[in-house]
Amino acid sequence: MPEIKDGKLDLKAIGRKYLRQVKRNFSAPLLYEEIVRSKKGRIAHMGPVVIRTGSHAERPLDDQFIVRETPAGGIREVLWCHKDRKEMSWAHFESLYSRLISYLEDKDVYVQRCYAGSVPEYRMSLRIVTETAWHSLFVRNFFEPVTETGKAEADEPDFSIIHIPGFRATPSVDGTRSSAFSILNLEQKVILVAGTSYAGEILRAAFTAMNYMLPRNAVIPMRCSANVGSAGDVAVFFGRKGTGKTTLAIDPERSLVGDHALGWSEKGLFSFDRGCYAKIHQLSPEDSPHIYQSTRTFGTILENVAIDPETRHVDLNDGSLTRNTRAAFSMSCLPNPVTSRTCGHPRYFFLLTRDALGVMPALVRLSPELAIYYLLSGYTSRMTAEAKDAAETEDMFDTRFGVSALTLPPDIYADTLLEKIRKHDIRCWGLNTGWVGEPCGKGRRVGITHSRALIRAVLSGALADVRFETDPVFGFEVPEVCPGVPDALLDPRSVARDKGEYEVRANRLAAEFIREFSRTEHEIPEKIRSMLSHVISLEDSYFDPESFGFSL
Ligand SMILES: Nc1ncnc2c1ncn2[C@@H]1O[C@H](COP(=O)(O)OP(=O)(O)O)[C@@H](O)[C@H]1O
Ligand SMILES: C=C(OP(=O)(O)O)C(=O)O
Repeated sequence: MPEIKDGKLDLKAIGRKYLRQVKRNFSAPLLYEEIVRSKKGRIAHMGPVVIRTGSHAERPLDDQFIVRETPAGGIREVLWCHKDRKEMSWAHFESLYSRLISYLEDKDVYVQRCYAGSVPEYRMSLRIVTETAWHSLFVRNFFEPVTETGKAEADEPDFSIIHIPGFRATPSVDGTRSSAFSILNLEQKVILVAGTSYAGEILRAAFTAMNYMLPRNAVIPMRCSANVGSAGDVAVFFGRKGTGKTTLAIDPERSLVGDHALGWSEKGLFSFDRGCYAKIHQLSPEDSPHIYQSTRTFGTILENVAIDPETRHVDLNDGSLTRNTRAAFSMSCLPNPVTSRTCGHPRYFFLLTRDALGVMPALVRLSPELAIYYLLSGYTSRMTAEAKDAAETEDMFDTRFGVSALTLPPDIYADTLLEKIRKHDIRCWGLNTGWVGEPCGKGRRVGITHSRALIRAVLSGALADVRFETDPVFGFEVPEVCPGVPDALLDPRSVARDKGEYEVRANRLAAEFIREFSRTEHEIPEKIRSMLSHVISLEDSYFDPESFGFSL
């Protein structure tokens, strides 16, 4: 039976009774020593630490649970819950938790007391318990330590995250779908993550907790990155994993406000964390100089990167363990971050997608309504297997780019965001960082320099006098030219070698958008639904993608 005090799991009692040693608030050098001593990582040339995540090199998508009903009554509040998150019974939670405590018996754990949220008004105190030192370093890179004397020990945190990768669930007994899981127990303000070493799960847990704790209607949580130029112009980059949020927001000519998740209040934006989590497979020092520098910096964690056992040089081109190799570092590694991690209201929204079908132009202009439509659709392509060709990718849709499990329901989210876009006159753009014209495997991915040039053209006003053409199917407006970018990137039809085949691909994608929208439209308020339901227009006969008889 979990030990409970004042309605929360009594982690202090657990620490006293069962654990060997609790290593509290260790600094980066101390954690380095622990990582090396425990043989969980190697120090690489110039100071980063290289670690392995084992079988989970990215987030397990299907293993998110929420416990609503507890013996004390549970959380009755009506919450919108993302489709990926399933209910777990109290009985299953209790049994898993008890076994987790037994697993930890006589083991050391690391605890960081820290804050999520860069403004005192909205920040939340966290207790993050990890089994390994490198995850504790990860936490340190992402969250501000509680430094007020005595506070870390004295106060109960707002939320606890317990991350024990070595513990594994038994699906037939625990009601999970695999040995890995993340369970959110709202009443006890705790998230248990186990069975996976992928550190991104800690970020997701903290983001979920923030989404729940933030005052609804006062702050809108956004899964995005943001940067600001010298004139105070704020750009926000939304997108699913791997679409380029980090790469494009860490721009040598602009200052990063946040890489991962931000809140939008009446005063402007603030970042939830202070870290960056960049994908670094085949990273080039020319395209991403600051991220590259982080891979040669003390404190950075390099996940699943190849390292020479003798010279300790790393090879960023080696994707043999995973293509999702990552660098996790603190924003303070960058030469020009916004140290307060706050800024004013956004001026630009960029909705990123990595379209492997090659249908979307590299840049399109979106009306506020279209921006909401694309945000709610959350389209991107997922690379499966080695992704050497389009047959190894899949189209993905995820409401609000999978913002979080517990947040404003999509209808309120869409409504609030639309109101804010209009109020602050935000210019919205779609950016395809994937393939244009020819699909993945047949064409080349849009270069980072070209994506940057497109963003610069928007930010500098260079497109003000350019002619735009409205796409007949997708409704967005496409610039005819853009300085520093080949015209072909704006005109996929011109790139496609087989025009007829391109139209089939385009219609297939449009049909998928429509199908996805109709699947979730009951969640969208009538006024937005009627505005959006005809955004993408296809002949009725095109509606069923399978009827195209087209396979990649
Ligand atoms: N045109 C492009 N824009 C952005 N990233 C690109 C582009 N082409 C290739 N990439 C690569 O795609 C990956 C994007 O990863 P990242 O920026 O970490 O995405 P996110 O933050 O959205 O998860 C990086 O490995 C980057 O080098
Ligand atoms: C950390 C993640 O997201 P992103 O790549 O968008 O930062 C993730 O999805 O695991």
